Amino acid sequence: YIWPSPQLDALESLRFDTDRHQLAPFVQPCTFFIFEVAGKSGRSNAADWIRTAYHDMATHNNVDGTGGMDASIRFPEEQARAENVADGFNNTLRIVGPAANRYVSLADVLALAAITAIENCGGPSIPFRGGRIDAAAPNAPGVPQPQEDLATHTATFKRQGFSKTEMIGLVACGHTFGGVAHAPFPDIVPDLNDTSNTQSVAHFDGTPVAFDNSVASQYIANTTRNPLVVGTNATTNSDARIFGSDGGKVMRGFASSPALFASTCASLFARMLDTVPSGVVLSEVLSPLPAKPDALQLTLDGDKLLFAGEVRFWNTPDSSSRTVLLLGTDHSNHTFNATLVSAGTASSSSAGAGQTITNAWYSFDDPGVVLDAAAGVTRISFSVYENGEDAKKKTKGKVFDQGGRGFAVQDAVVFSKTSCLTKPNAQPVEGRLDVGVRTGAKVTRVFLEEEVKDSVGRITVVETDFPRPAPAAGNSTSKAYTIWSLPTTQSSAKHTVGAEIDGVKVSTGRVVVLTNLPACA
Ligand code: HEM
Repeated sequence: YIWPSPQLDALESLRFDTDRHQLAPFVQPCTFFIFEVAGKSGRSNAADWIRTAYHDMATHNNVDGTGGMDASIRFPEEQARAENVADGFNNTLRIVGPAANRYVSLADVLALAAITAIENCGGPSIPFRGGRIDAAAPNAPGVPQPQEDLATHTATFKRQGFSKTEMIGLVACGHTFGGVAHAPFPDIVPDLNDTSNTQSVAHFDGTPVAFDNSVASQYIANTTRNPLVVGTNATTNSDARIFGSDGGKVMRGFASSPALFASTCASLFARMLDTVPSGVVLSEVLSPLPAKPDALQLTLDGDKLLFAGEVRFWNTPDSSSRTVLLLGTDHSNHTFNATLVSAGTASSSSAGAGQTITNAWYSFDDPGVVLDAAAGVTRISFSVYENGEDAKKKTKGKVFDQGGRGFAVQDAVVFSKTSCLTKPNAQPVEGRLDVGVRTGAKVTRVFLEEEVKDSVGRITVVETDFPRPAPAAGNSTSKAYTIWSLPTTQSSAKHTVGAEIDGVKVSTGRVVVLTNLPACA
């Protein structure tokens, strides 16, 4: 896709900048279980997240198009059902829920959490599409339970869109993680009285926090201790019925080939996560952008514009002999450039199979590139010079410009440094937000944005309009920009500034923290 695209940019970040965002740290190490000491409870965040994604999807009905990955698992009504017994769903939502925002639905977060867990814990890289929509109400029940018979399970998976062979695969792929706990399933697992497994979890295979084919190889070798295969109560041995339903053919294939297991699971997991209610249109499969601007900020400072931000170069190790130039174009088609500073590297586990990718970050944020406000900036690109290439001669550098388009920068509506606190000592503080609106730009509205949850927990944006300044008010600090001001008070909500430019709504994306502003003169 072409940058900028606020939704795809946000999804791409959560998908690929795994070290910089909220999900991966909770599955590093894979034994991590936030509610107890890692490695002692028998449980893991990773297993909870994968089971949560399946149970959210498992309500899907491919005949009437209802259910699927839509975060309906967040409704207490769904969690109260016998088919959703145990606290894993609530645990998952508590950890990963805060990663949702106006661009990334909770359903997308649940899908990404499962992917992050699988990829980080030895699993294959899984194709990810974004754009899931959070349900407005609970779905019809439909998650399989261990006491149901094979015909019921086959019909349930068919309703979810999976054949009998795919059912065997998907259950094996899911049950390479975690196990069955005593508290929710006392009839399947006894109290194990084990201080290194305080929740008495009988694991599906010998490697419960790693993606591998041992769920299949131990089953085929008859050494499995999977409680849904060799449990003392035959009625609840659903994995035994499912794995044996084709005479063991699929499981034999998995047992003899870790690669087949990994590739089959990658495509089944992707299909599971892409199972959405009819009418929901998912994006293309996201790939990492080779160069991606991030957190761009323009600040009006009198007749100057301070331009700050960062850029990420995908799959690029650190190097002290690299020069990175920002190349910019202004409104008169003049160009400018600035040398960027290395902001270090970060790794991404999205390569799968326990591998990580190193990304190099470069910043231009202190004080930022100083531009003449009237000239402004319309687009940027980047030029990278490795070992000995001469940036000054502008030769040989590798250019990142999205196939000649450049990266478009919006300078029609920018934060103004004149923003200040009118009552710094009040509780809560009161301030005045000033925004510069570029002369000649077709700006019809400027508004403060606040992300709030609606009555069923979906994130929406509430907009508060800045009053349009009177033309003769004389409140313009420069010819290039006119100041629009909004008195506001600090609230706990995250505020950003948005505008309608040329009939299109855009957000500056910049988070305004009132308490960081200086007192008004
Ligand atoms: C007939 C189908 C299935 C049945 C009857 C079934 C049953 C169960 C049961 C009883 C548990 C124990 C839960 C607990 O103790 O909290 C469990 C755990 C789990 N299931 Fe399934 N399952 C099925 C299919 C799947 C599928 C398709 C996936 C994912 C693709 C999956 C992923 C998991 C995971 C990751 C756990 C471990 C949870 C943990 O340790 O916290 N299951 N399953």
